[in-house]
Amino acid sequence: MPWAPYGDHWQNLRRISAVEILSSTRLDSLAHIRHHELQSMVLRLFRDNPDSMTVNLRSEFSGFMFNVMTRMMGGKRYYGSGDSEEAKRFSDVIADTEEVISETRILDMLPDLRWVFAGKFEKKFAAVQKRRDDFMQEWIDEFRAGSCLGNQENDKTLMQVLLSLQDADPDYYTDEFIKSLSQVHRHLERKRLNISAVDRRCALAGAHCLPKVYSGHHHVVAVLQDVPALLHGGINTSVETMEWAMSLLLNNPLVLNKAQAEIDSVVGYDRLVNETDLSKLPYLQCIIKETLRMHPTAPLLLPHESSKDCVVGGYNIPRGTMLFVNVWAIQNDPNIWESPDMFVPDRFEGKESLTKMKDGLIILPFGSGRRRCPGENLALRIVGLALASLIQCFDWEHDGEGLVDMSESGGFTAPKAQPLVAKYRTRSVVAHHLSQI
Ligand code: HEM
Repeated sequence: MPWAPYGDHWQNLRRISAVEILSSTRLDSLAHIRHHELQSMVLRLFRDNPDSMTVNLRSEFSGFMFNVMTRMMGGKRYYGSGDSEEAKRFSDVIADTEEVISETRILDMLPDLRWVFAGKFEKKFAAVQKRRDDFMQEWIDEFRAGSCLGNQENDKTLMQVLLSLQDADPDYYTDEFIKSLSQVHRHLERKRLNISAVDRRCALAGAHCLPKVYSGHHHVVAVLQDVPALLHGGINTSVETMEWAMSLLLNNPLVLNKAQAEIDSVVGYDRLVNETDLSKLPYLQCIIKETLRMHPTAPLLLPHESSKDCVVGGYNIPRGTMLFVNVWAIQNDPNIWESPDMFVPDRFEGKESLTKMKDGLIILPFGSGRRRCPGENLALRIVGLALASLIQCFDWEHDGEGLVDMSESGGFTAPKAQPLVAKYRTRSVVAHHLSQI
């Protein structure tokens, strides 16, 4: 089969990631990885903690999330398994890629600067891309040599699934195709935004929504558009959400106590919470929704492009215009939300999923439509499991005077400016169970 055009290629990658790695069936079959990683984090905190300790939760969440993703994708566990050279190379490549992504987005926001910096930036981008490429090729070669973990049929990592597809159709599922699933792509096609959906959101939100849809004309030359693929899409967004949620809980101990009481009554003290418990923890779900409302980790989503001329809230938008949807402003709009700057998980009580919100409330931290985040299901499982486990096993408080500093740092995503450092103490009611694991 000839190489597909880029648009089809990306659609196909998206379909494969949706079906093969992010579908509910696949996520269920890989639940043991998430459970194992979570248990490792909890036990590490427990064993390090004879009485009361402080912990940098950002680095705990990052290590946990990296291991979950690299194990699900490639059967690799880098964090907590000694400081291997491979782990260091991996984390350097990821960090450099993050930097390049941020720079691309700054250039997207300030298009005139592209003409000044495009050449220099392109070189840097190509160098990082090459390092990522080499790294992924090593993964593929290792799998071919059969030296990676996880060979059960029902326990297949994404890499194994892709290599099986390659066996069946080697001309289409080339190594390049496989590597691109976990790569950052450079391409000249903007995401096609379903304008009628934006129109509908604007209509729902009323005229005040308009300044929340920004536009900037699309310059084809020198536009470096990246798409965060699985590793990038998944790790930082989830880590930032966990960190915001724990910070909000430390600043709101009554909410934290209520969540702990819910977990105690559903799970008890003789086992650790697991993913199947999450649907029975509605208050925890409200906490996650309220966190994503106040701190969506992609506050402007990803850049989209109008596929035809259209009118959004009375503004003429020509075909090919880059559009940003300011989700943060929509989700924190005082015309829609009562006291939007207050952390009130109870406002979501009785409201089901994020997609089924009614009453004129608009919340879309995972985007909307065809290009909605394909990792939402995984993210909600991971964030829910991590928060529930930490709340079940430990008592938490802020390490320092007053409230946790909630300032955001700059950039395209909106992480906390300062990593969250918290004090914790193992709960006596679960200590016995933890000591038996
Ligand atoms: C709390 C965690 C997460 C949040 C808040 C989040 C949010 C988002 C948002 C807002 C978008 C852009 C949607 C748009 O522009 O319409 C997106 C895209 C994406 N996300 Fe997530 N995400 C999260 C976790 C994950 C996870 C765990 C994965 C995968 C393992 C993932 C994979 C992706 C991918 C591949 C895209 C690009 C989709 C496309 O371009 O078609 N995300 N995410």
